[in-house]
Amino acid sequence: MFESIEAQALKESASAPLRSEFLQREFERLKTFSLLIYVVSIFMWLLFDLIVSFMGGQGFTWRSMVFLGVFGVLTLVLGFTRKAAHFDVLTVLLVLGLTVGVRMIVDGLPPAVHSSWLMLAAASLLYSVSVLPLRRWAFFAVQVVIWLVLNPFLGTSTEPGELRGVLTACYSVFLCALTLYAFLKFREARFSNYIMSRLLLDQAYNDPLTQIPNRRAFMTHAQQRLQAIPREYDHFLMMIDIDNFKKVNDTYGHDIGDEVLKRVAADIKTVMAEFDYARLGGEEFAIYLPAVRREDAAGLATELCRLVREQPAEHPVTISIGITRVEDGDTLNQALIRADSALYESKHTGKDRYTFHS
Ligand SMILES: Nc1nc2c(ncn2[C@@H]2O[C@H](COP(=O)(O)OP(=O)(O)OP(=O)(O)O)[C@@H](O)[C@H]2O)c(=O)[nH]1
Repeated sequence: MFESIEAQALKESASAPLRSEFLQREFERLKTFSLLIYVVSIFMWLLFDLIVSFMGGQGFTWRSMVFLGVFGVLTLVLGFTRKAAHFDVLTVLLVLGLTVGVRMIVDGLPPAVHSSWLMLAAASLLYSVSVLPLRRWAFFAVQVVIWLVLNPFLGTSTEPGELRGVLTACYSVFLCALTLYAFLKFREARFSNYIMSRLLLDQAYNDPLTQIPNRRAFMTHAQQRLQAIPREYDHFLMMIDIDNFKKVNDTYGHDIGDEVLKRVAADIKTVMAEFDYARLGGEEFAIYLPAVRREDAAGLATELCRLVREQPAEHPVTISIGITRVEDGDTLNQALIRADSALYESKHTGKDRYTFHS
């Protein structure tokens, strides 16, 4: 049961924009790790070059310095890279540089060992790159570059028909398939986790009926705003309640009541777009207004009452609003209690109005 719900949720949510968002988040999360992979790969390349240069008697030439310079620049660029798409290009370039570098070093070794070292380099690079947060095209491009430049049959004494050649070919295919499969599988698993945690957060912090934030989201956000001290401007808290809502339910039924709730939530969203708003429960809503003047709060309340009242709807309603200034040292609950008592005042002086707590 759970598995089929999960599969359905994944199917419905796995859109292209969400995939790009996931890749961007993955890149941001794994950027330091990616830098580490870059540095370790370059270090391994340098170690190989130094061993072959000094123990192998080839000498450490200016070419090695050029390669090191290019790798250093690419690593530095990664440090400043913010977009996942740029990281893909950077990685393909680094792999191209590393493979060409390896090929040049290997060419200086005795021909009998060429293909073994090329295979070893290809395996190390493929494993390292398969753990990076790359897009599919970039990983495929890396595979192509590696098998083109480090091809163990190209420019070596290994023949495809010989025993060594057959073994090399089998291992190449195995390596290619294994890294490709691991890359795609892990990527898919991480994507599923991402979607599931997003859905979970969405349900925990959003009201399913009105699709606006719920009480939990409001308490979290408003608490953060309330704690921002010193305050440059005043903060206000509004509580909103639909007038005679029980009558709407009793007369037209709960479905119409739900439609009214959605409509009022949409009006709140329109007028209060730049503030933290939420459905607290039932037909009650709250809004936290940081850095506004008293007249701004009054203007917004007037505008919201008007919009709800004049909404061309089959079942028109009005709302009442209670407003309080958030004092220094207030807890959120204290401010909510004062806004609620101002709301009570609005209800008892005729409804369809706002009242400031005095
Ligand atoms: N349709 C619907 N009704 C709800 C929901 N949550 C709470 N209610 C109803 O909201 C109504 C709240 O009514 P009351 O609190 O008595 O207030 P009222 O009729 O709005 O009267 P005043 O507040 O004095 O204007 C009750 O009938 C609840 O059943 C919901 O999610 N959907």
